[in-house]
Amino acid sequence: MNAKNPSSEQLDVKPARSVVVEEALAGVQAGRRAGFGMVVGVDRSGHAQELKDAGAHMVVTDLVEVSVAQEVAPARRRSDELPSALAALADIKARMKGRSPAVFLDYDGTLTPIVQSPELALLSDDMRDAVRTLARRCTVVVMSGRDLPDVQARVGLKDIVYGGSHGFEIFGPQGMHFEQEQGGEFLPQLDRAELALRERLGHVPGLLVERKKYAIAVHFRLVGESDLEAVEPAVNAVLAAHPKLRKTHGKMIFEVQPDIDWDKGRAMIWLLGKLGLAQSDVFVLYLGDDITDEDAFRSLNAQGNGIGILVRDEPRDTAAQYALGSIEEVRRFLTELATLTEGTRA
Ligand SMILES: O=P(O)(O)OC[C@H]1O[C@H](O[C@H]2O[C@H](CO)[C@@H](O)[C@H](O)[C@H]2O)[C@H](O)[C@@H](O)[C@@H]1O
Repeated sequence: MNAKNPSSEQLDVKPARSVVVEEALAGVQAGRRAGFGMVVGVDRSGHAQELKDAGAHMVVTDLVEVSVAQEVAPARRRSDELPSALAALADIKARMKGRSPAVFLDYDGTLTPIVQSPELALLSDDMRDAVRTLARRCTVVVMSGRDLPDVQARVGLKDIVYGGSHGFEIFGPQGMHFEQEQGGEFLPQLDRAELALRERLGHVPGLLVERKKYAIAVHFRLVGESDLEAVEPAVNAVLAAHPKLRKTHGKMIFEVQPDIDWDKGRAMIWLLGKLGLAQSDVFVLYLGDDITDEDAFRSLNAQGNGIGILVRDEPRDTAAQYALGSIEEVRRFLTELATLTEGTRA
């Protein structure tokens, strides 16, 4: 569809669910202004960077590089513009039709409210019941940035799968236990980086260094304003001395992780394969609130096998397709989903 002559209205298709393919910078800009779900720039004269700068979501040199997986999902949208997953239950049910669900849940900010420090984030009995009921109907995975034993103890349900350290370690029923194959190489570096972080930042009032097996979270939620600006440079200095590690961001935390191509999205895809759920008759729903959950939302959009549902707070860009406004809405959604999915277990 050409952005300068958009015909999505004539076709009765919303721009947000349409793709624009454009060679010209002006066309790319027009496509973004018109709110198209994806703008593909075609670089036939070595101007890929300009196309990206003009707002192209992706740039190809030939259209043979583009294929449509199943349906076109919006690339990135503002979180406050997303439809409510509760209000859109009928729509979601229609999209799931004939497919069995597999449900991935983030922990902090999704199953429990964000609170002042990690140990205070406790799962309510009501939420545990909702997850337990859903897990009787379909595969449920709790995929967390927390350490695996920590998230397992907090959720406390036997018949579900758990991912810890952002999917570097996975544990499930019937003895399933996976550790990302390269992860072990990074443990000595993580140990040294943890020590260095504690040395540099241990004295900062309110700062907490939380070690997970395959990641270190540096929490600054309770750090006073006068100490705040020293935190990131200290983390950067530790990273400079440990080049195999990288820094990511979460809610009032910096995370130090192995610098490899592994994240919650990759872990989700691996797990779907391992569980025999990487099939066209499975529909994946991933609920999460944080930046690290965006990797999973993007994977689902790319593969066309499910939807991301953002538990939203501050407005931001997201690859999720629906949103929920609170932890209580998450509980209600999971309860409704359990009812919808009765008898559909994959
Ligand atoms: O992937 P998740 O399960 O969402 O874990 C992400 C991080 O969550 C925790 O930190 C966050 O929640 C805390 C409790 O509400 C809050 O105090 C903190 O500011 C948040 O960043 C957890 O402690 C981290 O290890 C996880 O990586």
